[in-house]
Amino acid sequence: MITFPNAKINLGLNIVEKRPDGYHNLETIFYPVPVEDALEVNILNEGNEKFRLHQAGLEIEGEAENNLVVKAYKLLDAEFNLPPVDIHLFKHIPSGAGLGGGSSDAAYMLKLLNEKFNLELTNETLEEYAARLGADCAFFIRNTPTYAEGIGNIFSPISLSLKGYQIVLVKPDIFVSTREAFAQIKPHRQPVPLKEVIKYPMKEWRELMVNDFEESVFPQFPGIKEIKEKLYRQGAIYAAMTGSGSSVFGLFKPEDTKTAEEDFGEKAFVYRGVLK
Ligand SMILES: C[C@](O)(CO)[C@H](O)COP(=O)(O)OP(=O)(O)OC[C@H]1O[C@@H](n2ccc(N)nc2=O)[C@H](O)[C@@H]1O
Ligand SMILES: Nc1ncnc2c1ncn2[C@@H]1O[C@H](COP(=O)(O)OP(=O)(O)OP(=O)(O)O)[C@@H](O)[C@H]1O
Repeated sequence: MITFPNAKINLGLNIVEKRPDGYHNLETIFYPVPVEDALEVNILNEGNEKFRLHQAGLEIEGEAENNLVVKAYKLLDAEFNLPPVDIHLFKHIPSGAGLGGGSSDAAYMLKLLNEKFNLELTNETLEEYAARLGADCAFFIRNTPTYAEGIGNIFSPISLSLKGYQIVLVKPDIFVSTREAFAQIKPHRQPVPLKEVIKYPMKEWRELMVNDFEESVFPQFPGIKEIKEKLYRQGAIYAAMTGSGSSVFGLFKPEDTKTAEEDFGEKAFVYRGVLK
């Protein structure tokens, strides 16, 4: 069975307070983006291992045991004693990019195992498992535009469709540590809450919709800020960093034909697509 875990962007990201457990409460809107990994799982009929992981495409740091798809398998295996599996993961979504690629792989692994082995878990239960694997993992279970609070795991649906808008996504060759980015933030509430901002026309978002990480990440990595400025010069209606970086996205009108012109350098990962 094969599935295609997609990436996300954050439309606005406000870090509102630090919690006693060291994590931060935030407010954000997750929107799915059609940049995809491929994840295939078959029953493993040879050897004694419970799983084998074969990776291709972009490299992922760390041991196979720490791969989030393996953690997702182990979580369900502990409960349901699953058959041994042969896992193939093709990485296309850059890691450490604010695109949630690892979280998406984990959530799609849970969904795939649920279907393949007829576990009959509801979306609510799958979201509970996903939340144990990463802060924003649970979003990818339903994978629809979502307003998120808490540590990024308390959801309410929003009626927002950007269907047909073009997206240019640029990930420079810069690594931003999520943990360090959070450590540099002074939590506060924005004057206009994100839930209100989203109701304004997209051209107003430039003034009102904020990713709080930009304030600390841009001075440290001016190259990331330059990408945002380039996207605006190119005609983006709205551009911002996603997550804690280092990717930046620009949203362009469906009819705009000039989005392919700017050069973001040889080492950058650039994706141009259309939102669903
Ligand atoms: C910034 C976002 O990308 C927004 O979508 C996510 O909240 C980050 O989610 P993530 O990469 O899955 O983060 P995790 O791997 O769970 O956490 C990495 C580190 O970020 C910090 N962290 C994360 C999420 C959160 N709400 N508060 C935090 O303070 C913690 O120090 C944690 O150890
Ligand atoms: N399947 C996986 N794909 C990518 N990274 C993985 C995976 N499994 C474990 N990881 C680890 O998780 C880390 C973060 O990966 P991920 O792609 O979720 O980061 P991100 O783009 O910063 O996402 P976020 O928006 O959640 O901050 C990587 O540095 C990697 O070591």
